[in-house]
Amino acid sequence: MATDSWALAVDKQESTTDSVSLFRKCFASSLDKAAQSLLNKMIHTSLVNTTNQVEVLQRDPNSPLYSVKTFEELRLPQNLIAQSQSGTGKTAAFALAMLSHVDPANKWTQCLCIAPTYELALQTGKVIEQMGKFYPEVKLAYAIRGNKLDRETKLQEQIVIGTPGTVLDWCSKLKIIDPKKISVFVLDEADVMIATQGHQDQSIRIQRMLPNECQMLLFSATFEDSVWKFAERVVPDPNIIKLKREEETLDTIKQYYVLCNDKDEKFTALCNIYGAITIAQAMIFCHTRRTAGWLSAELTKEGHVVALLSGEMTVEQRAAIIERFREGKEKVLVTTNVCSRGIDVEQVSVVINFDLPMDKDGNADNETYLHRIGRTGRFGKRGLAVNMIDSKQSMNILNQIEEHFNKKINKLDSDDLDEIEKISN
Ligand SMILES: Nc1ncnc2c1ncn2[C@@H]1O[C@H](COP(=O)(O)OP(=O)(O)OP(=O)(O)O)[C@@H](O)[C@H]1O
Repeated sequence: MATDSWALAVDKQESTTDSVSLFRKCFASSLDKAAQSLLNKMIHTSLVNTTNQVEVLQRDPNSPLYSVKTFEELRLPQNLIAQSQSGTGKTAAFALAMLSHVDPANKWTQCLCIAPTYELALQTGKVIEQMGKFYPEVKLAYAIRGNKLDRETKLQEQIVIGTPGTVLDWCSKLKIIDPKKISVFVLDEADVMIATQGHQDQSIRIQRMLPNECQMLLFSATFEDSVWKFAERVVPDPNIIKLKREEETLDTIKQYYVLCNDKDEKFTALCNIYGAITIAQAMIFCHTRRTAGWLSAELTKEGHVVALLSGEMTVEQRAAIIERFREGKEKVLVTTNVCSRGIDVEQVSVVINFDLPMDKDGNADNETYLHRIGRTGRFGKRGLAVNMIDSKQSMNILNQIEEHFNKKINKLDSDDLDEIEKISN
């Protein structure tokens, strides 16, 4: 629509249907400017205030977003790349977007959502089911390993959540989903879905099968710069919600480090922390399966009820372990990076980086760090993150992380039980 006709349409609409403008018009004649301004402020106090400043950027400076007056004019069915801190409710945002989009009368898949792991796909599916329970005509299917369907079965579920490999199979090899009928495509943990070292191949192959007008929604708490640029290239004309670097970390998560000499000292420090504070549930991240195995055995010897989760387990085993942890059957989860993203367990009050996250070149993996510590401090809760430093290299990584997020991480004396107790208050 040309700008003129769009503006005209807005004016026309304002004069007829917009209740706020109607309200203003009724009073304008009898109020002076100061009173009108006060009135405007009062009208706007009902909007939710956010403490986080988000930059809403747009590709097209003529976009109606600059001066829209109604939700319709926002043209919400537009592509979106959105960043928001861990635990702030991205899942609910895209679950609602899908639920409000589908036409339940149409018995075919209309919304497709892909997540990087089996566990996350399950968790997200549960959220969609929960939010959709008052909309029972809308059905959901899980495109995950183990969910076997016959070739050419035509799926009737309007929403499909899955992992990229199975979704790709269902769309191409098995032809269970007709990709040409998809009108909303969601990528959860979008950065890892489109990064070269992530699931890029499969995600792009799925995207290529979708119709051009299909809406794309990308969500994550982190987007490395290069991935962000790539996202802007593959998503046509996106609306962008981007956090400033210093806003990426949540202030509700307190971050510390402890200095140790070796693995055994790290273990002692960990036990001291456990002895000094009440920990509802904790997640402990290790670099290798071997360390994770060793640590869980040592913690068990100390009397802790520990779950161990690492990459060599079958996906079903992993999902079962997370479910038990979510139910509180085990209080400590020792894991590798397989569990760093998205897993939402409200009771996790402490995250320990027994080993700091690093990339294959030995540099800080800032994105993984943020996702790991984000397993605590969910939706406004307080959380504690403790980093174990036992070498020059791990100190270096910590410094890189501090620099990257422009956030100081304070030292904690793990022998000083009083001090540890204080930080948990
Ligand atoms: N409006 C809301 N009111 C209360 N709780 C909410 C609301 N929205 C989401 N939550 C809860 O907040 C928690 C975190 O939400 P969610 O898992 O969607 O976060 P996220 O932004 O996807 O995090 P991550 O980046 O770690 O994946 C969930 O337990 C969810 O139920």
